[in-house]
Amino acid sequence: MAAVRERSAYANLTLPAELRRAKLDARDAALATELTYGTLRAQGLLDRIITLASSRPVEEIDPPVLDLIRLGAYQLLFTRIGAHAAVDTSVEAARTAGLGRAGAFVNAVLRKISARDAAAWVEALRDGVTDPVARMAIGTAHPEWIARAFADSLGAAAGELPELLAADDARPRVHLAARPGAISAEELALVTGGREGELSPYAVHLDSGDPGTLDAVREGMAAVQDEGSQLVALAAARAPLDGPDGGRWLDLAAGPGGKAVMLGALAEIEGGTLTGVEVSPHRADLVREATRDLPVTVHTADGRDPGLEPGFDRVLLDAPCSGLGALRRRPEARWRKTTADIPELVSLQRELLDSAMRLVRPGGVVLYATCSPHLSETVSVVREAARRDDVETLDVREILADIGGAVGGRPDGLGEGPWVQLWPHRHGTDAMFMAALRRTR
Ligand SMILES: C[S@@+](CC[C@H](N)C(=O)[O-])C[C@H]1O[C@@H](n2cnc3c(N)ncnc32)[C@H](O)[C@@H]1O
Repeated sequence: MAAVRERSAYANLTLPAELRRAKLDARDAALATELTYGTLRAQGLLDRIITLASSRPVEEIDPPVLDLIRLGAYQLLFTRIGAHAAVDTSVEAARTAGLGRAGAFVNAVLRKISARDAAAWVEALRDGVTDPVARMAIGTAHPEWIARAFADSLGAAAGELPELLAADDARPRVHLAARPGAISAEELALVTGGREGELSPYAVHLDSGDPGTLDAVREGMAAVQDEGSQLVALAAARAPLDGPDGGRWLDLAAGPGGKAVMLGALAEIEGGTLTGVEVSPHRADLVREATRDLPVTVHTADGRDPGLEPGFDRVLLDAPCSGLGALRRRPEARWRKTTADIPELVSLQRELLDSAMRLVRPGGVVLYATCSPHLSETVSVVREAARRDDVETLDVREILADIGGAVGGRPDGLGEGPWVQLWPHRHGTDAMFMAALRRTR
């Protein structure tokens, strides 16, 4: 938690190393994970409760002390850990962390918090709040602006907001992608003890376990990849072109390379090639490493002007975005983003999409995707591009129907088209958005 607070670390990347360093057994590691992720996810809600209970704004509490109070409050309100144990271990932790003088304060605040349960605190915070989305946001520990952005994107289905917010808090299953041409989903399910996914023909779901230890993953036959992301790569590879597919494919924002691996493997099967573009040198290296045995060339360049010869048959633009559609995988992310982040991302998305339209050949397809359902980043960006007179919009629902998952076939709940918004509560995927634009001349 200190690493997340002090150096904006990602909890899901930092915690596994900390757990190994602490040499915790499996049970304690599971508890430490639940406490860390749970506390980070609920942080905004916990802070409002701590403010009420301590009669001071959290900004005035020494940050390491605040970490301990948040952790204690999470245990009191959201776990079955006994109140005495939660309070006493928090006070003890203050002492061992050299914050002994804060022990009395930690003790007093936590005792006050323990006097009510989570539902009673939520009701106290909702006092005087009548707006239903604001009330839901408080109850599910989401920033209000994010709950509102979800409701806007759900549109007529905004009644599903409670399910969506709950799905955002549920621990996501691990999804694996079988590498096309290397192993089938059926074989991968067999060797990993997982289940085939229903939407992507390459997906396998695991209920638990560390995917990094699986032979198939270590040997590069499979990778960890959300099933929604697999569909994005597949839609880019399968969208109907006007004219033959010359096998010249482009991934214009490729780092760290998940979709480039899937696209590169499909290109290889079809005798084509993939060009990857990524602005961050480190992330470009990750793409090179992930695709090293595939017909993929990676350029470290700005996708807005990458200096490439136009004429690509297919361009995937998996645009840099707010990531609001993948909050369930990043416990701390919801409290880190603000509405102020959106406009800058939207301008970048527009410019990258312009560039993609310049680089694709007439008759070729640009697949625009985001791991965010925020309408400014999705429909607004795409509508503007679709207004050009050399662009026709394809129906992504048709493209996905043709892909057909191993088990299911056409996924349900894809909305009115022509674009598709996937949802964790409907599809079990991250909230990926996809639109397919074909250049006409
Ligand atoms: C959503 S991620 C792409 C994820 C990737 N497709 C995958 O499946 O692993 C967007 C990427 O775009 C990169 N990016 C941001 N601005 C860019 C730009 N101007 N040109 C090219 N890449 C950019 C980011 O560094 C980030 O790696």
